[in-house]
Amino acid sequence: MPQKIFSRDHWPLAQKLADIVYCNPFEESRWELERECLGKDYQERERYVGPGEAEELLAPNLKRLIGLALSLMEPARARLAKVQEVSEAERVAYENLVHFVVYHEFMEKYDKLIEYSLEGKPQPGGVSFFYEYRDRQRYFLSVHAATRFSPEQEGLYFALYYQLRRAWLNIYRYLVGGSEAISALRSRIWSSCFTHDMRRYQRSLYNRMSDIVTLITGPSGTGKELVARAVGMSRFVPFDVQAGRFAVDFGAAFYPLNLSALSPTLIESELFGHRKGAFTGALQDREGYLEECGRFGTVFLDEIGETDASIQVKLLRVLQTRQFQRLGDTALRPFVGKVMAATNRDLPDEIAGGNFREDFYFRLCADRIRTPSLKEVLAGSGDELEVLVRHIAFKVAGPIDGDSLAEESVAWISKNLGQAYRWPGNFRELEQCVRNILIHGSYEAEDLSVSRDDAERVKEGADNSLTANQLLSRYAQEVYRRGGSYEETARVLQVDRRTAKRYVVGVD
Ligand SMILES: Nc1ncnc2c1ncn2[C@@H]1O[C@H](COP(=O)(O)OP(=O)(O)OP(=O)(O)O)[C@@H](O)[C@H]1O
Repeated sequence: MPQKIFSRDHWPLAQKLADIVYCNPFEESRWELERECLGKDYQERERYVGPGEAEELLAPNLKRLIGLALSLMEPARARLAKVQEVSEAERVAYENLVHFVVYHEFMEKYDKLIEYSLEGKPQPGGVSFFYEYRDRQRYFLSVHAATRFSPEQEGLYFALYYQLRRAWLNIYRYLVGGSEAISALRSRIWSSCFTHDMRRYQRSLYNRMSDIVTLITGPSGTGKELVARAVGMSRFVPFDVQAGRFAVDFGAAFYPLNLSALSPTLIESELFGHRKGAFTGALQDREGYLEECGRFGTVFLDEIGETDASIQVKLLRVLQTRQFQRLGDTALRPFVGKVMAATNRDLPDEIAGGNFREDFYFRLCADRIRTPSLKEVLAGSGDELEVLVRHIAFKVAGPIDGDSLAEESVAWISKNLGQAYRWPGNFRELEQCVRNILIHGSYEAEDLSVSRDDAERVKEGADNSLTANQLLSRYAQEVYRRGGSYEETARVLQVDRRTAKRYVVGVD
């Protein structure tokens, strides 16, 4: 018969605190739980926007939560040492409190390790704080056979904590903004790393995520590559307890390839590798990304919508069979890593137009992330423009003049572009806008004049007999007349070149 280790007073709080471990930290439910645990001691936090600020804003509540957890754990530990049998519910809650506390106690050490990796330095002398971590965890867990971890479990949780910390930092490091749209994007990235069910993830899924392809879609300049990096660099990497180090350096396990910039042969050579003499210039055998990336690496296929049919077929085969051949070689080699892909094209549209294989598309889209346009990001939040401009201004002008450039830029944008501006180039355009303001004191937003004039022109010619497609076509023709090319039209309309041409030439 199990005996209680938490007192009746402590038990409800212990359960709530333990549940925090499984929350997506970018979801409101996490803050609700914190609020419930801390009651009147909860400090309402500001919306946070970037890595440094996030830590500062979270610290006061986090400190209190850790204190609270420890105040429940110590008496529970003392009881645990005395009881014969403990209930499963209490065992799990106790174990989760241990995770919560130990993870946060070692956070700074993980941060150092992450910093090293991002700077391309090796893990300093192996990862020596593993032993400190293990002793601390054993202090809580080894008092009873039911809670004691095996050496494998000790290594596993050490690696899971590391992954959690990387994911948290990577998501903040790369994505700036406090709007709902950006918060939702962060939450979605977190799910891509851990799924929506952390319990399942830590039980078994951490080892099975390679097979899931992540497809990132969204307009140009909205941070698709940033998202890919955040997911790719936050993958589970096991810790080798014997060797005292992680299996790979996460910072070196991300392999980006822009498919629109390379010829099909080069793409194949980069991805699949080649044998000496496979083509002119193949002077020796070479491993491709699919081989090099290994089990914990990620190959990122940017601009997947631009790939020609032959590459689509080959990639489909790799995803289906998890095997590939080097160029000029017949030996089949296994692919064991993860694939991510991104495009600003509307792939269902491309499929309808015969430019993209449907079977390939369905192999790509098990996990989809859509990056919001800048217009969407700004629409939901009053001060988001300032937040983003400040980030850019500090990057461009540095700490001494960041503030003044941010102020000047926000004032100029508000006065000259206003809220109606579409920002067709999205975040990338905003970056250029701030740079222009730094250099010239102004920014020429070509899109604005084009769209106003064109809208007038389209209206003039339109009568009630036009279909929506004909109206769209007229608009596209006006944009084409001004821009002078299908590329420019495609940019302004935010569609791909082929679609732009279809509208200009006339649909239906
Ligand atoms: N939320 C964001 N926070 C910080 N920087 C951002 C954000 N979104 C975009 N950026 C910046 O905008 C620029 C473009 O981002 P990125 O190259 O990732 O866009 P993309 O969607 O991949 O574009 P494309 O489709 O043209 O390849 C980069 O300088 C990136 O740092």
